[in-house]
Amino acid sequence: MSLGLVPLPPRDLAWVIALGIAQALVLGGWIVCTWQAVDAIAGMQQDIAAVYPWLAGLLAVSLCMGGLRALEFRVCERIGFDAVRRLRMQLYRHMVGMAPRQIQHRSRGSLLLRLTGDLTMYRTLLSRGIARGIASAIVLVIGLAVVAWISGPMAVAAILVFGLGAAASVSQGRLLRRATAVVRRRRSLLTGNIDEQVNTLAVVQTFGRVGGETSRLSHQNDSMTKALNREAAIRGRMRGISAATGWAAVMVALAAGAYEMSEGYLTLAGLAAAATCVRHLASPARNLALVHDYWRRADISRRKIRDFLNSRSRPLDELGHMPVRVRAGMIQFDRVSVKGALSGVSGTIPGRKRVAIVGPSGAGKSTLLGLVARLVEPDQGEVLVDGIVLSSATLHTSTRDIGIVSADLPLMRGTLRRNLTYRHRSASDEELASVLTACGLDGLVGSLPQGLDSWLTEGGRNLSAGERQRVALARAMLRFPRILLLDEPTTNLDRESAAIFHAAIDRYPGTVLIATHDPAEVALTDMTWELCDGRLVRVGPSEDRHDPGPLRAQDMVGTLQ
Ligand SMILES: Nc1ncnc2c1ncn2[C@@H]1O[C@H](COP(=O)(O)OP(=O)(O)OP(=O)(O)O)[C@@H](O)[C@H]1O
Repeated sequence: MSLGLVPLPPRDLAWVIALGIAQALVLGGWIVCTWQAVDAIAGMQQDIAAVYPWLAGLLAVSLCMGGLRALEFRVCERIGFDAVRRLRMQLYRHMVGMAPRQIQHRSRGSLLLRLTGDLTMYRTLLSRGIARGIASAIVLVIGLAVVAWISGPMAVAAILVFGLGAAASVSQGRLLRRATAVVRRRRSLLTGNIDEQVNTLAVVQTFGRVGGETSRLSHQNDSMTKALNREAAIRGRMRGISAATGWAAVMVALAAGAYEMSEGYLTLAGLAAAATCVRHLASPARNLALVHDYWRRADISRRKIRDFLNSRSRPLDELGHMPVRVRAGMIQFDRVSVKGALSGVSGTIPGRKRVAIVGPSGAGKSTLLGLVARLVEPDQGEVLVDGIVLSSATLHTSTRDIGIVSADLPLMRGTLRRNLTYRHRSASDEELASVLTACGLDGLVGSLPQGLDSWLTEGGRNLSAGERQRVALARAMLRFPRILLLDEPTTNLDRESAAIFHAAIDRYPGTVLIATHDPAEVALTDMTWELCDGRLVRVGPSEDRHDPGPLRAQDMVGTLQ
């Protein structure tokens, strides 16, 4: 059975059905005990002791019903948790396959909502709506059949009232859907704003916008509360309708039963048994009415989750896609276009060459590097590495031999070692030491009290900009990938650190692409590609190229695998 986004395992479905049947059986026991107890009370002059066993039976049935309700709650909640656990991983796998630039187009608030609030909403629908609804429907159908067996008119009266209650509840559905949509929008705005404030607190403070931002957040907060209250009012109304329905059903059934009694078709015991049964059915009837409430509230969440899962994403290891092992490191661009950034770029970068990518701001330099690292997917054309079309390569392997440094790739929360070895978890201390030296990081690591085990906060914000940049360079250069992509790598470096880094690049044994505005970096390269307005306008030898001399083993510890 499908629950809209994930299938309900047959075992769980069997559990829910069994719980529904068990509750219906216990309800049957209640009817029998009530019937007999009332009969015994009616004839009490003869023997009062005859009442007690039935009262004891009612007590036992009540305890069983309590136990079954507790079990039902636990099982239904577990079903929701399990389904959402699977769905969360599905969403996550989809997200990690998306091109980072594609993610940047989405608001952070709505993205976070998808993985948190939307899933909670969907879980509630599964647990309290669908799973509990199935059990309740079974109890309701069997219970009403028993009432009909005792007294047809009482069953018809109860069905009528329950039906009217359900219709009234459904009539609120459209309002609830609209109110829920408003709550979602407001929540997404608020979450996105808070997330942005956390990340840009320095901007807010230094630009003197604390007051303005506070009043913006306060306004969003108030709007959110207003929307929540509006939604709560409608949900309250729906709950009121279902509570009133439960009581009204008993009253109307009693009236029908009383009429039947007056006609001599029903005994007092039968009336009492059927009336208390109808009373018991109020709870499953209410649960069924709430399915609609949960369904409506989760409607948008389900649609948004489905849309997200249907959006473009690259499977991490798709069958039929080939792995890429970079050898010479030759890169070809075949009529590559990226909307708003590049237009029909074609050209070949031979393996083991250093190429400067130059051009004015916004010319498409970072996008070109992003294509090779698969941070961006081409809208048209293909990028090939050593003859393999990247879009038909598994994502996992196509980036293994490609190192990149870019402002779009921040450091992560964790130790310095974790950051440096993020790609190569098994890197040895020697490999680490060689890359630290190449990036001028020996001094920094030596000065930190815990060395490589020092803790970095999100984005490495507890380091200076230059230190961060050097750690990012070392992270990209660990084990010297055959293709190294550098997007303005020395922007934040002092002259000395830049010189150390330039020396490492000068003798780098793989293909290097440097997007740069710095003539000193252009001078390190063999060729220059010049971009302008997303077009490749010039390819030629780099000016002022100097000869770095032969590569000595001690210059570069660690070899290409
Ligand atoms: N994350 C993004 N999402 C959408 N479009 C983007 C994104 N980043 C860049 N662009 C678009 O692509 C165009 C090229 O940007 P790109 O960053 O590649 O230029 P660049 O040459 O590296 O510029 P700079 O020298 O300023 O870094 C920009 O004009 C911009 O409109």
